[in-house]
Amino acid sequence: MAPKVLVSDKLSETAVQIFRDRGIDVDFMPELGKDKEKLLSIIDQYDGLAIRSATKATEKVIAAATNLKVIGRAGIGVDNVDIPAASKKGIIVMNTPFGNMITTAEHAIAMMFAVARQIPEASASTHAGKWEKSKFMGVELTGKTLGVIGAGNIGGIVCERGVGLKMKVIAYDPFLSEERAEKLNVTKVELDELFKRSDFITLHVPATDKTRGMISKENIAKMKDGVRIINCARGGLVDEAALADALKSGKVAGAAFDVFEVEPATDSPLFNLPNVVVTPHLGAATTEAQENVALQVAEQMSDYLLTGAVSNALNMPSVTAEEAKVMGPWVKLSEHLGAFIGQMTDEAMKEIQITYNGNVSQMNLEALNCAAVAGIMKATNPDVNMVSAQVIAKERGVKISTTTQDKSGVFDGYVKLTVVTDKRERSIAGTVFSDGKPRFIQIKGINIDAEIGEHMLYTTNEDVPGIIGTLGQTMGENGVNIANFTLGRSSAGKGAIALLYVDEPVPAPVLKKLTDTGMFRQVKTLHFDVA
Ligand SMILES: NC(=O)C1=CN([C@@H]2O[C@H](COP(=O)(O)OP(=O)(O)OC[C@H]3O[C@@H](n4cnc5c(N)ncnc54)[C@H](O)[C@@H]3O)[C@@H](O)[C@H]2O)C=CC1
Ligand SMILES: O=C(O)CCC(=O)C(=O)O
Repeated sequence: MAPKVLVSDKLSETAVQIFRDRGIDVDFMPELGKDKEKLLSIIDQYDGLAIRSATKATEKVIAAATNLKVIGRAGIGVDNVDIPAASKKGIIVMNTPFGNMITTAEHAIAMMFAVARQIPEASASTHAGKWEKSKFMGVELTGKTLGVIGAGNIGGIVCERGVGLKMKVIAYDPFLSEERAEKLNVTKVELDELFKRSDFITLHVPATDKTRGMISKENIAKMKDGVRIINCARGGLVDEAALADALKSGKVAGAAFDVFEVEPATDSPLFNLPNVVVTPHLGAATTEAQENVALQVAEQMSDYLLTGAVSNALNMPSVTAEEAKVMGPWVKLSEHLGAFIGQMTDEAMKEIQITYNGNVSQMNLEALNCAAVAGIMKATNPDVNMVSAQVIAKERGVKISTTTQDKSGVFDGYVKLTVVTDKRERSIAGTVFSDGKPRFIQIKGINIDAEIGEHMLYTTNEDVPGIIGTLGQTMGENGVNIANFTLGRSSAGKGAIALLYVDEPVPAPVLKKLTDTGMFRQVKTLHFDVA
């Protein structure tokens, strides 16, 4: 059955067409962004949800979304999506980080011009037939200092445009390297220095615990008299009441805001103050940007739903379609290794160690980690997937560590998974043969070569005669067909293991018969998702 996607915000029709062209069933219901109850009542029908900012993908919506696999945000900010709730439920959240960045940077520049020359008020006055030529005295941008807070994708473009306007551009961003600052032609400064030196301050940071309220009463006091402030990033970065006071006192000469603490903003302390330019979150509102983000989100969501390729996900490493093809067998192997460990381990895990040896260590290890941990966690929670596994493991206090090694031994590459509990360490290693089939090659340090089947039987015993006969005879007498039989031992007369690939699960009475022989230390049926 074709995957089904709901578009619940005003996305360009391009998105709908792309979903259809890719063979995805799509319902275009932009009114649902404002109708929470309706969204809640139908969301369980969909594999994908495509949104802009009106739809709020809250914990409640996510809990009701029993089939949802991906939420695609046609835009950048994902503050309308409960990412931890989505991750825990195994839902990928992706955005389109580049599709509207130029448009938004241009809006910030337009807002800077508008506030420098009081264009909206002058326009309204002229429309009213007043011709107030002397009222609207502006300031030049050339030679002024532009302080950019947050020099990421949008802030970086604003820096370049500012330099192009012959402004002196300074930037504060803890993650801005000296090299990037040099490339952008800007001076990297600390925040207080930016406050002290800037004639215009423009914000381009996400809303986080660190950035919320960063333009506070105290910080406004550190700014140059007559500064102008532009916010086209997120509401809540600026204390609107404090800014309104500073505008009234003349400390701040003007402000231009596209985003507000509460949206849709029907009221704000900034409304109706002179020389405050406001727009209703229009940063991304150009034909070009809306085409870009609609196209990107539809392609990304289709790729994921149809091929498993992941791009621009906020809660999962990216995997290209090409990588998904090459890595497919290794992802499966990692899942199987995890499934073995998960099914064998009854006690609380403290640590998961993953070693990548040889050629596999060059692959996208984040994706393989997700698969291995998902394999482990599925043993106790079948709903876990590659997105949610690490979140759930970490929530349970399990430490995850990875090591890469150069090729050693006979295999071109292998993955080894070790789990540490209070009682013991348990490990298994596997590889992918040239036929693309994953194999187990070592359990508990004992070398084997085991094909992996849906149903398997694992036994441990002392290396004594009669084990193979007992296993074969018991299976035969009880009508369990053996597809493959693998044995291994640490050394003659010491610990030994057997892995049987059987055509159906070994029934409990048969397991009991084996245990009752007293020949086995451990008898365990295993299941692997080989589909
Ligand atoms: N008005 C609108 O319609 C739109 C608004 N946005 C918003 O614009 C903002 C910027 O977006 P992008 O440039 O795409 O994001 P980005 O992730 O490329 O850049 C954000 C930058 O902020 C920096 N940063 C993070 N914490 C910081 C802190 N405490 N102090 C200083 N810098 C800090 C990061 O290091 C990063 O370089 C976001 O809030 C986004 O939601 C994006 C698109 C449209
Ligand atoms: O979709 C929109 O209009 C808002 C864009 C935005 O804020 C974003 O992409 O972060």
